[in-house]
Amino acid sequence: MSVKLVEGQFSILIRHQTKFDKSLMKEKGTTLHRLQLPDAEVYYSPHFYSSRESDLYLQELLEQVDWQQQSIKLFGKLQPMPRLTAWYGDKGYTYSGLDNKPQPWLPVLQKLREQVQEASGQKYNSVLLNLYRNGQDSMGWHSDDEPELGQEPSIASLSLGGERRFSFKHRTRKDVAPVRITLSHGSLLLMQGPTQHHWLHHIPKTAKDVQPRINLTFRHVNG
Ligand SMILES: O=C(O)CCC(=O)C(=O)O
Ligand SMILES: [Fe+2]
Repeated sequence: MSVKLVEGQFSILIRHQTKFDKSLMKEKGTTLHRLQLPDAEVYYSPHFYSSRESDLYLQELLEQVDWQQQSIKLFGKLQPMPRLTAWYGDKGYTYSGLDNKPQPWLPVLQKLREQVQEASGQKYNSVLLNLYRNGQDSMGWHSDDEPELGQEPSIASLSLGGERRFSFKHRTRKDVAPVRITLSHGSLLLMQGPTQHHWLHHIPKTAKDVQPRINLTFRHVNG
C-alpha cells in the first residue's frame, strides 16, 4: 500500500493502491477536494467508489444490515425517527439521546472501514448507518460533537443510493453563507478539525422522487 498526500491550496490528493478481490476492484487513487468553509476542514470525493462497486455495496447493506426503526422524544411525545438506523462497532455511544448498543462488525462493513481509513489516514471503531427510504426521510440540523468523539473528531461519511442534498450552516457567523452539496452514489465526505465546533449539517426532506439512500458515518468513539 502506498499513500501519498499532496496538499494544494484547496485540495488534497491521496493516492492509494490496495489489493481487493477481483470482483470488486477498487480503482486506484482518490482525490479529496477541500471545500472552502471557514473554521472547518471538509473534504469531498464524489466517486470514491465506481458505480458498479457502489451498486454492490448498496445491495449488500440493504440485505445484511439489521435496520431498526427507532423513536425519539419530541415535545414529550415519542416519534418515529424519519429514517432507519443501525450501529456497528466496538463501543457503545449515545446519539440523539439514544443509547446505541453496537452490533459486531459485518465483513462488508469491515471492508468499507479499511478502505475509508486508508483514504483518511484515521482510525474508526464505530459506524452509524442511516437508511433514507424516500424523500420524506431526513436528518435535522446537528453537529457530531458528543464528548465521546473527542475534541476534533474525524468523521468519514459514505453515501450509497439516491442523491440527496447535504447542507452546512455556520453556528454563529451570519456573514458566512450556508454551503450545500449533493452527495452522490459512492461518494466520501470527510469532516475533521474544528468542523463540528463551528458548523451544523443536515439532510433536508425533498419532494423529488428519490431512490433509497444509505449513509455510513465512521467515527472513533473514546471509552
Ligand atoms: O446522511 C447523511 O449524509 C448525514 C448523516 C449524519 O450527519 C450523521 O449520521 O450524523
Ligand atoms: Fe452528522
